[in-house]
Amino acid sequence: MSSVLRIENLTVRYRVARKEIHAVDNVSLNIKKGEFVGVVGESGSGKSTLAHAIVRLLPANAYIKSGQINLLGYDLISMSDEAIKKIRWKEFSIVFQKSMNALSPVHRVGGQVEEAVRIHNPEMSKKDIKDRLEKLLKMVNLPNRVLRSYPHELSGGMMQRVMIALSLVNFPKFIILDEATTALDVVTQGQIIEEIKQLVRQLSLTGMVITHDIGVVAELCDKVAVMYAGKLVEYGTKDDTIHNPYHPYTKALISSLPEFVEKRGNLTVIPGSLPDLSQPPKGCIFAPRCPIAEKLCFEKTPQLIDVDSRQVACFKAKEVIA
Ligand SMILES: Nc1ncnc2c1ncn2[C@@H]1O[C@H](COP(=O)(O)OP(=O)(O)OP(=O)(O)O)[C@@H](O)[C@H]1O
Repeated sequence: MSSVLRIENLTVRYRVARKEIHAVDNVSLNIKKGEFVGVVGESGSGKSTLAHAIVRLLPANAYIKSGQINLLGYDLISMSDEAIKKIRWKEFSIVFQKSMNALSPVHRVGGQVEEAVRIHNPEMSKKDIKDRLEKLLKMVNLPNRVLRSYPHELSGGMMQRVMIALSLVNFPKFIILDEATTALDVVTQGQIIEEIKQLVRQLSLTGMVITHDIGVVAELCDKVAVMYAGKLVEYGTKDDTIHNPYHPYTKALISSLPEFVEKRGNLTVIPGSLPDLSQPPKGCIFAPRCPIAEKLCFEKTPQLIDVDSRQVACFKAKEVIA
């Protein structure tokens, strides 16, 4: 399978006062055509920073220190802002948790989304834009009348569906869903995930799903990338990673989730907290919280290496397996 997204040794930092936050540190990740990859990890692990770096929407105090991002053959790091603007929403899209905040409350939804489509497709007629929007709205189970509504007249689920439809209006090949269903109730979330699954199939999408919710990964993704404190610590198929984790952090993360612990009695919390990312510790970043860390782990940084059919950054991965 050909590669759609190839990230190599990506390092992203934020400048805050006199400090530098090591938000994404030396991350390499390869997503092949047709794959949907879930990026998981506790709050502050760098998931959103990674997503924003890919689509080149990092805030002003962030900078890409090093690395490569190749998406669909585009070298995203060296491209100018102007060049990126031409392909964002056409070749790739992103849907945020509160994408709907992007819409003005005083104008009808239809006019605003039509305008967004027209910017990228000046050659398209009004009728063609309307037809395309209506087709996509149907795919996310929305009636055409939402186009005549004002944003406040729509529920959170309806607005998120509008934004998903809008993100797909130019038929991009790659999509990032950044906590796109997080703020919704469980029923609506389940419906939207089902709709996204259909869209992925019908539009042959490749993508990345940033989420706190392993349940979303279980429903939507083929592979899982586990991040901890800016590092990618494990990357493998969904079944391998969720049901048979090799990295002690993945193991701890899964054991802290009620939906994946059969007997509630085994539910555990991960002791300690994320390190200070302005001064990351030497050695393995997880070592201070790791139940099986030994001297080497506090001295040397483990690289992401192939172990069986997945990648793991841990000197003791084999012991976790045993
Ligand atoms: N604009 C910013 N300025 C400074 N530091 C930031 C900024 N955005 C994020 N960070 C820091 O970068 C690190 C990674 O944050 P990021 O939001 O990427 O993690 P995350 O895994 O997406 O977390 P969450 O799940 O809570 O969204 C954290 O230490 C965070 O505090």
